[in-house]
Amino acid sequence: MQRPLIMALDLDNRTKRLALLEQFKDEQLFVKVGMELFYREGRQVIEELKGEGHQIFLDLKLHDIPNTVQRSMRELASLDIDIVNVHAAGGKKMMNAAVEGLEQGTKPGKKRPLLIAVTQLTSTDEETMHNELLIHHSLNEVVSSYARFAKESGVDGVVCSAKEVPYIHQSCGSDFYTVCPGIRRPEDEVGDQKRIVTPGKARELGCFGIVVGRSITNAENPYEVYRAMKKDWEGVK
Ligand SMILES: O=C(O)c1cc(=O)[nH]c(=O)n1[C@@H]1O[C@H](COP(=O)(O)O)[C@@H](O)[C@H]1O
Repeated sequence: MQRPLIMALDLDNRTKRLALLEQFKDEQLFVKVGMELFYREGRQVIEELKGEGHQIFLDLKLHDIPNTVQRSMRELASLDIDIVNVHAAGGKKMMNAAVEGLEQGTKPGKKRPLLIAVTQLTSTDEETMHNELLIHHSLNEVVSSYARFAKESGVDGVVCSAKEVPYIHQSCGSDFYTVCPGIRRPEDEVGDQKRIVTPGKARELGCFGIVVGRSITNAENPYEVYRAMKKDWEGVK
């Protein structure tokens, strides 16, 4: 898998999704289907996007008891998806159950989807983590420890801010996947994100992949912004 720029299709209706993708006609994209889209369109949207040749990160952030996560992952594995995720906060047993579910649900001869674990949401800053989640370590420590727990559970990588990638490489090695949302150019609206980084800086920090939503999808010309961010991500002048 090449180091992808994953476009988050966080759009509130099918017409908008089709209109957006229409602008990317000949591009083979890596798209992210989140809760908003999956809850509305279900399995069909995955089949449609695959049919159009796109790679898919299904972002449902499972976080439940191990048995439920295992059985749910078994179901999700029957979809033609490339990446799926859980919350690392569910613990090692839950993450391991997720891996088992995916393995059980992957059809013979098919590749099991990669599983990545969300460490701390990029909309959380250290102050919120201390005061509202009552986790009293540094953000870098929490993220790199959760990444290590994920690796020990058989998970393939993590979702984190690009800022934490060097710490994760230290705790888990540089071949452990790091997928990084919270990507913004200096001119972009930050919105609810707290730990933000530009695409170029994310590359320098060693992220495996980046996730970009509103900077592209809310732009007047999404394709132009996508191309510009991709160039920055790939270090093309
Ligand atoms: O798992 C994710 O994809 C995710 C984890 C995280 O910590 N932060 C985060 O923003 N995301 C997702 O990444 C996307 C970021 O969107 P924008 O902030 O619009 O670029 C959204 O679809 C989020 O659901």
